[in-house]
Amino acid sequence: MNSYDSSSIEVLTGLEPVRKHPGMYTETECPNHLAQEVIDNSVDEAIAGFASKINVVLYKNNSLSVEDDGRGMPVDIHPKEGKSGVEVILTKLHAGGKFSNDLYQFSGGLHGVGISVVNALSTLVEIWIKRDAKEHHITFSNGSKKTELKVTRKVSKYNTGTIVKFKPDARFFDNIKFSATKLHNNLRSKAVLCPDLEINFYNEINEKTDKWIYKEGLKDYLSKSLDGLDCLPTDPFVVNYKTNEQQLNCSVTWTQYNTNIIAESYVNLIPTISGTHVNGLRSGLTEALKEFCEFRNLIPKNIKLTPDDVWQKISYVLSIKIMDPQFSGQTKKRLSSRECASFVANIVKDTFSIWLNQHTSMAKEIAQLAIINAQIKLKTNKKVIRKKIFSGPILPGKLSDCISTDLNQTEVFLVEGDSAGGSAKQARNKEYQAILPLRGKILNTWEINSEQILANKEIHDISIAIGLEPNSEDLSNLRYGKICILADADSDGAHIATLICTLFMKHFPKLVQEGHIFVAMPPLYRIDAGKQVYYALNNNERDTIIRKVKNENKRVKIQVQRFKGLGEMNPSQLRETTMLSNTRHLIQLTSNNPLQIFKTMDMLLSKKRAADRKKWLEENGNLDNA
Ligand SMILES: Nc1ncnc2c1ncn2[C@@H]1O[C@H](COP(=O)(O)OP(=O)(O)OP(=O)(O)O)[C@@H](O)[C@H]1O
Repeated sequence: MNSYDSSSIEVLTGLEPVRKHPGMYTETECPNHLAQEVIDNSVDEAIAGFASKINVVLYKNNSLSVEDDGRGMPVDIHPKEGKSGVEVILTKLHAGGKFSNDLYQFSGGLHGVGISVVNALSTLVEIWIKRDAKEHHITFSNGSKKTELKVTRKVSKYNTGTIVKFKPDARFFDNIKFSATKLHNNLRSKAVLCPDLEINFYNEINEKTDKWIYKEGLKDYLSKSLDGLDCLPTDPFVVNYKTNEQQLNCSVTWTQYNTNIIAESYVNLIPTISGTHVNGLRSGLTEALKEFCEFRNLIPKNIKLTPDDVWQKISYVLSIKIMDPQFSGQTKKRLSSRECASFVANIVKDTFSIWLNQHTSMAKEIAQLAIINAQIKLKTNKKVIRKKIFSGPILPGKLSDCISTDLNQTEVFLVEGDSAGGSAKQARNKEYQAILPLRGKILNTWEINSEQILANKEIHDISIAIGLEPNSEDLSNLRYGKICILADADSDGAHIATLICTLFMKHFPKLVQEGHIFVAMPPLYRIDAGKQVYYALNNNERDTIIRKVKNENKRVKIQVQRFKGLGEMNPSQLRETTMLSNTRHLIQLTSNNPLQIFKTMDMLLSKKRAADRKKWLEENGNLDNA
């Protein structure tokens, strides 16, 4: 046995700890958080009043560069370390200029870790610094210095700034590609939150350029983002508060949907989705609204307004700037500074109270919205006690369950129609594939509260079969790893698939976020060419196959069969084309750009938007080439 003494205690130095446990310092799904670290440094220069422009380029080879016109990283020799400032910054953890508030008053950076993490997890980092009338250049590779700092050219004394270009190392990330959508949204939000800062983003992959300068800030942003949706108030309620020590900017409105379509919050421009600042906003709004209602006797006797009732349909953007924010962890997803809750709550309560009393008719509508939420909650609470639907595993009668319970394997197919359900039952692999046939079009649940959808039998069955209640955050009772929607390949089938997707997007969003929902793509055509059989998903694919076959052999006899529905395929065809994992087409439902998805779905499904739908169909009707 190895002896266990002091010599077995390892001390990790330099950037080793980051390379050993990257997950402690960054998000390892994709390198976007690294991009954020570099961008945040440039933004910190802008908040401090030294930079006015940031240029970001995403290159085809998956490197990223961030350029600012700030002061430039220090290049002189560090008095204690005996190396240039930039080298210390890049190679030492906890080296930074933001520990005191002298150089940067409000800054997103505070740990002195960010760019060292980028360096530790990149195969190459190149830095250009313009400072003191010279441009300097230094490079690093896998966390170590590769080339010395040297002066490359002379520049004007006023031309200052930093360019950081890095290529993340694939070994540390599940997916090495940057998400351009996330990057885009992140950059846009920085521009929103820092009025007058110009941000340019060039994506070399799709050759698209974006440029943002917001003069008006948050209010503008929220109403533009919600453009086309019914909001209350139409012009968002806005708070702008500023002292030398802290700033609060926030913009709030309510929509008729029971999800927070826009829920963005920032601390010193860092996206910090939860924590004491958000809690403060929640309680400030609730207290003001409650007071308003009590004063006017608006609340029915048996009802008590809770923050949840006020929060349910809200959309907001909240930005605070404070000195010394305390975050939990380097990814800064949660703010833990305690004094922030009361700071935000007090300011929001006071301003919202004044607003409510100045806009009484809109204020009463907002109050009504919250009261209805409270009433629905009361009703469903009663119903749950009576029915206790999830007390036992009484699965729906028409579900043909599978044997395995291993979520890595199991799949349930929600199949349109009993006859297709019958074929699917014969075609499936009983071990891990379950079938739940659905009758016809399920209810359009877009504008229905999650608490009420279980009254519909088909939806109740789906909910029981998958083992989850609507809006569950906790997926531990999920019964299948993949939930596959299987409808005919025609437009009617597409309608049914859309309705089922709506159900999951709206009422089981966690399942979509975690990638459990799939749409199966059954073929529309079978093409027999001599003894060969091909399947085509649509007209285009059919034509390509026919062309190819004819090119190879002119005399071959070609027969094309159009499937009218899934029920028309025999079980072996259905198995081969739609259910067998190595030959089928499954499309995963994702929620990368939730606001855009939400708006499109609203246009497609909202009762009030028939006119928008007609216009869309006129413009895009030929997308359905089946
Ligand atoms: N673009 C830049 N312009 C000027 N100085 C910079 C720039 N980028 C980084 N720095 C300097 O390098 C220091 C270290 O940056 P680093 O990203 O490692 O940590 P941080 O921003 O201080 O804190 P955090 O770890 O929370 O991001 C900063 O504090 C700042 O002094």
